[in-house]
Amino acid sequence: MAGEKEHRILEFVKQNAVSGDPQSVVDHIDKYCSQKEWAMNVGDEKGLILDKVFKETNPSLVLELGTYCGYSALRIAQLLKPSARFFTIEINPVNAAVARKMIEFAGLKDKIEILEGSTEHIIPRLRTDYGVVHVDFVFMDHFKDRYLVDTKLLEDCGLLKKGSVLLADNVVYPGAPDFLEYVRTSGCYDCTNYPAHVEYTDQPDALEKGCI
Ligand SMILES: O=c1[nH]cnc2c(O)cc(-c3ccc(F)cc3)c(-c3ccc(F)cc3)c12
Ligand SMILES: [Mg+2]
Repeated sequence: MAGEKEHRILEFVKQNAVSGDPQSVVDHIDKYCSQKEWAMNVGDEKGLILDKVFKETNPSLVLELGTYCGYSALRIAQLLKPSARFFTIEINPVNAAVARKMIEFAGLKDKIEILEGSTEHIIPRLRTDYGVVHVDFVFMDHFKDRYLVDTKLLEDCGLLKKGSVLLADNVVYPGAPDFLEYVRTSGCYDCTNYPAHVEYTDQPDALEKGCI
């Protein structure tokens, strides 16, 4: 049944992590998913790269595509400046429900707005429904075949501006070749590749940063 593993991750966190301590929640998700059941959190190795790139950007408006259980949302929310706004989009209602409970347990529910639905439906409504003018930092970690189309959707909606940063997970494995080709050759992005591994494995992977 979809969502069983995600509920087991949440239960392990609730039984073992410190309520109100986001790092404890992040650490316990990593512990469970590296020792008990693999799951597609960005993980500790790539998470440190996410933290580094995020801190260099210091964004006011943050968008995540693909919440899953809330792991990367917690890493990001810990680094948000007080005035920043953070939206994360999740298409799977079971994942969104687990993420809400995970984030509430960590004590960060006031920092993170989970938008349940498709990026295709929500991105064009960010300005009208949520008052978003520009996005400073986008973490892409959803369906790999949506990376390019959602990048172009963000561009077409006028949500990206000079200084906006895209950071994409899994550009090596499972891979997002059309997205990589576009950001590296369009002339609009200054790209950096961060080699790493698929979370909790020794399978090569990477993050790609594209700065406008
Ligand atoms: O889908 C993903 N979204 C966001 N991040 C992901 C990630 O970090 C890793 C993987 C992943 C899964 C299995 C594997 F052997 C290697 C990598 C996936 C993924 C890919 C295809 C799938 F069919 C289901 C999961 C995702
Ligand atoms: Mg990923």
